[in-house]
Amino acid sequence: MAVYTQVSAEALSDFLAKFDVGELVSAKGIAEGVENSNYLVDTSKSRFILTLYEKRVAADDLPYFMALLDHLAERGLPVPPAVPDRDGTLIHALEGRPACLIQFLSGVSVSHPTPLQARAAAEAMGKMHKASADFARDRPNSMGVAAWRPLFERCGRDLDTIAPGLYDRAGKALDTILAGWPSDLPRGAIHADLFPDNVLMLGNRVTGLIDFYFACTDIRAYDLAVMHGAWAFDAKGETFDPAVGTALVEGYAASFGLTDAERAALPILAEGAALRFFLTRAWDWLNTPADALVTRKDPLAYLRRLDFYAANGNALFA
Ligand SMILES: Nc1ncnc2c1ncn2[C@@H]1O[C@H](COP(=O)(O)OP(=O)(O)OP(=O)(O)O)[C@@H](O)[C@H]1O
Ligand SMILES: N[C@@H](CCO)C(=O)O
Repeated sequence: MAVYTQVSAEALSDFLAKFDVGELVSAKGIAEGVENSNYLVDTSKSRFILTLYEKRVAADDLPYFMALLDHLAERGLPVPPAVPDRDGTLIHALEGRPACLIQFLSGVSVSHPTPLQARAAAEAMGKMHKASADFARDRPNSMGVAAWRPLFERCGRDLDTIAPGLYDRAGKALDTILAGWPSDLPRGAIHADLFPDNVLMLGNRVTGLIDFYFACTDIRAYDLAVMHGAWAFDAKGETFDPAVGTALVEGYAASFGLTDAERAALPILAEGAALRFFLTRAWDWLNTPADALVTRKDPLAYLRRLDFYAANGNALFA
C-alpha cells in the first residue's frame, strides 16, 4: 500500500472545487509506491493523480520539483506537471499534508524489462538530461554521496540484525566508494530514482517518467548508474541481465552522449548507487515494523548488486 493519509470524500470535493477540473466522480487509493500517499481521482472532466507528500519529501522542496516538471513538460518530455488551481497555485495542503493534483499519464510500468524497453527508457533519460540542461534551479542531493556515512552511522550495529557481519561489510564498501568517488564529472538536474516502476510504457514506447521526488543536481552519469542497478537485475539482485545492461548504456549514450571519463566512472558510480539504495532500504527495514501496511524492500538485494559491481564493474562497462 501507499496510502498513509486518508482523504475523506468531503475534503476531496472541497479541494477539487478550487480547480477548474469538474466534479468528483471517484477516488481510490493506489497500492504501488512506498513514499507518498497517492489516489487515482476521476472527475466529470478528466483523470488525475492526487499526491499527499509524506515523510521523505520536504514541503520546501516541492517548488523545485514542480518547476522541474513544468520545465520538462514544456520541452515535450512525457512528465506529469501539477495542475494549477484557479489562482495558479500548484502546491496545496490537504488533511494536514502538502498535496498536489497531478496530470494522469497512461501506460504501465514493466516488471521484467526487455532490452528494447530498457533502451527506450535510457533514451528518455538522455532526453530528460538534455531538456534540463538549461534548468536554472539547484537542489543538493539529499540522498547523495555526502549523506551515506551519516545514514550508515544512524543504522549502526543494528545492521547486524539484518545479516551477521553486515555493519563491517557495509562500512568497508562505504570507505572504498567514498575514497574513489569522482568530483569532476558533468552535473545537472537528475531524476535519481528512475526504477522501472517510475517509467510508464506502452509496448516499447515510454509514455511517462514519474516520481521526481528525489530529483536534484548531481553527476549526470550517476543517474544512469542508478538506472543500471534498478533495471538490469532481477528483484533479488541475484541475476544480472547483460543485454539489458548494454541496452541502457548504449541507449543513453546514443541519446545524450557519454564521455570516456563518464564511462570509466560507471563502475564506482554503480557501486555508489547500490550502496545508496542498500542504506535507505536498511534504514527503512530497521525502522518499519514488520507488520506495517507498507511492504519493506529488501536491503540485501542491493548488497548483492554492490558485490556484483565491485567484482565485475570494470569489465562490465569497458
Ligand atoms: N502521473 C501519473 N500518471 C499515472 N499514474 C501515476 C502517476 N503518478 C503516479 N502514478 C501511479 O501511482 C503509483 C505510485 O506513484 P509513485 O511512484 O509516484 O509513488 P511513490 O510513493 O512516490 O513511490 P516510490 O516507491 O516509487 O517512490 C505509480 O506506480 C503509478 O502506478
Ligand atoms: N526506488 C527505491 C524506493 C523509493 O526511493 C527503492 O527501490 O529502494
